[in-house]
Amino acid sequence: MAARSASTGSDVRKRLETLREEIRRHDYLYYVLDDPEITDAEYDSLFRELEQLEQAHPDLISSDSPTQRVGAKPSSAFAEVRHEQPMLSLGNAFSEQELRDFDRRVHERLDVDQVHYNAEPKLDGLALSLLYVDGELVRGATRGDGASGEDVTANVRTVGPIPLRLRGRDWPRRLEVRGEAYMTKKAFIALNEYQTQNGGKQFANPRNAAAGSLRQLDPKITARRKLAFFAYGVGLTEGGDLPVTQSAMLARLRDWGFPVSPEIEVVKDLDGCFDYYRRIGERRTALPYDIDGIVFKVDRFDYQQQLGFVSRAPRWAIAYKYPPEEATTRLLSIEVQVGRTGALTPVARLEPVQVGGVTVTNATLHNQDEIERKDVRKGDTVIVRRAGDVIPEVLRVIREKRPKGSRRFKMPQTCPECGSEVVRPEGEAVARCSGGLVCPAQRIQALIHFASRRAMDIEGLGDALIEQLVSEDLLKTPADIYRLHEHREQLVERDGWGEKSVANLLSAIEKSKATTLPRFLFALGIPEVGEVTAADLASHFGSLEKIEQAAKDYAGQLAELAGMDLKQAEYHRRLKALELQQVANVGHEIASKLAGFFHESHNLDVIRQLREFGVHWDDIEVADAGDQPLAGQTFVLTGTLASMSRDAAKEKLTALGAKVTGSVSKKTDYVVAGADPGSKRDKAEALGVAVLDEDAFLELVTGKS
Ligand SMILES: NC(=O)c1ccc[n+]([C@@H]2O[C@H](COP(=O)([O-])OP(=O)(O)OC[C@H]3O[C@@H](n4cnc5c(N)ncnc54)[C@H](O)[C@@H]3O)[C@@H](O)[C@H]2O)c1
Ligand SMILES: [Zn+2]
Repeated sequence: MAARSASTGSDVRKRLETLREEIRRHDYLYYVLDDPEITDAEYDSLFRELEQLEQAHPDLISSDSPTQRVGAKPSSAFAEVRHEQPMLSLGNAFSEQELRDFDRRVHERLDVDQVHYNAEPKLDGLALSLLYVDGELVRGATRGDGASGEDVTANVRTVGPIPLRLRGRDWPRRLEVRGEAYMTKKAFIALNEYQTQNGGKQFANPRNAAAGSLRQLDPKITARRKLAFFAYGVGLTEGGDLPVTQSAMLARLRDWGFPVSPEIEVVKDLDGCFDYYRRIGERRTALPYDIDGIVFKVDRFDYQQQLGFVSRAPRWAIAYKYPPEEATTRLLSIEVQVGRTGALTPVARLEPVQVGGVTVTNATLHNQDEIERKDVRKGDTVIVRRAGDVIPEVLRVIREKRPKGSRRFKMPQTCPECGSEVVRPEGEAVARCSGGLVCPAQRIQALIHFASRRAMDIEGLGDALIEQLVSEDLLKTPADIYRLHEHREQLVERDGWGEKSVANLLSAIEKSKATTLPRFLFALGIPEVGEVTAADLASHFGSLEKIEQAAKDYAGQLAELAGMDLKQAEYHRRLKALELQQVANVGHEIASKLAGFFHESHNLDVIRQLREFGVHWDDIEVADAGDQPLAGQTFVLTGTLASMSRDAAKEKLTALGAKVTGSVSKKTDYVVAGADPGSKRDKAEALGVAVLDEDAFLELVTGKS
């Protein structure tokens, strides 16, 4: 028995030492470097374990234990400021019971029946002490280890919401205001974006960003960082008549020109505390700044005085924490999901972890760019965030814990669902499966769209029926619709069906075979190709073959341009000159979607089958090439025309059937040279291509001679 307790004793001692070591290390990372390695919740649970162990073994408490002090020693990069009144931390409550216990202790110690609390959101920033002498800001300091902090006066002066001079008159001669400097969620995102673009380090969260910004050696940097501030109390005061409650003090601070949280309320009892906690909790994700809990403070200052404080926190206040929105876990693998519209989304499979009150096993990684920016890899230890009802996401990687030999993630080149090519148009974040007509992930969406009224208009083939027929394996691609008659018997036997309804459906399907080119094109569900674009394409090209050809050409021409090492502007000019972009309202975005769709042979197979099953339409008469005076002629425009812009000239030429391209070759028929024509004209002459001056050009397009 004696032996056993001795060994337990040494175990406890060991655990205490490990915990203290660990916590000191995390304090240093958090308070000094502003670069934490673990989430606050994990830190809190280490801290809690230490507190509980010390409570059970009070004889083992040492004065240098993290439980006996606040924060960390100030950094030597700044002058030291001794706080005339210590800046304390706050006790925590993590459960209803702990808040009840707090309230009970307060009542017992004060021996009164009613205690009002001032309820304040606990902003996640860093505490500042601001000293005003004769109404003038003379010093700003961080909390540091509570006894002394860092002199950050020059930086504090750049923080817009902090008054340099107090308003009114009735302030004490010396006044120390305390409050929280913080960064809004918006400013935080903007800062990290700025850091990415300028190769700076990413901040883990708004708190670390705010702390890192205030603890800058160059105040100009602080000034750029858009810090905000809420005052929440006073420290030292000399002279003046001061309010006797926390709530009245805050009102006074507001009169003197300090921003004070608009959410603050006085609650009458414990129930009021719970109610306030719940109400703010519901709005937590919508607030413009991060909060990690509610601070309840005994409102009357005389009560506060009676209650006093323990080693690191006052007895008259408590921080009632919300469930953490972040947690650390391991990323088991990265899978790629294909959405109903063909968008590929990388998803992280995680070791199950509790976040925001639920178990999380998956988190979105958004897209390739995001994965690259965060450099997320299989096997990484990651921090996951889940705020409110938002989909959990991987926030960042803990690099220190990366296993050896890990590899960067690459998006697959073919769709994991159907094997079609994956395309990611230039300038877009989303990679897509191009197998719109065959991809199982896109199947239901594609079929619903295909059969819809404005597309193939198949009466009776609605959303619900399509979903059922897909689940019964009767439909995979739109072509299967025209094979449904082969399954007539199976259809008749379906619940609630009969000869009549099947006959109706099959006849609607039969009827849909006679369609129009614009409808058919629209029905294919090519991304970005709506009814209007489909109609424009149809009237420009006249037939599906020509559209298909132009789309395929576009992909080839694109590759060619990409290989030419052109200047941005020239590249875009040439891009615009490509045939497909001559169609009204078709720009690069739509053109590249068309190219992707028609490049995918799976899609072409389905179109071929549809036609074999009898889907048909009449080609459209395009103003016959022969009727157009400049049909088949290729023009290049160069130099400046006095009478019209280059775009207008191009429009005139295309209206007459000409093709306008960007570069001169042997195939060019005419070069139109305005003022300062440059090398194109020389090249035309070298190749023996006819050169028209502006007059000759005008004659040609206006038909006057
Ligand atoms: N992730 C890590 O590695 C790591 C390391 C150290 C500390 N931490 C985090 O920091 C916390 C401990 O830091 P702490 O000692 O600053 O305690 P705290 O942040 O839990 O509470 C005290 C602080 O709350 C702030 N506060 C916000 N609103 C307030 C209000 N209305 N009234 C009074 N104070 C208000 C003040 O800055 C005050 O100093 C831990 O709970 C942990 O979450 C994390
Ligand atoms: Zn696919």
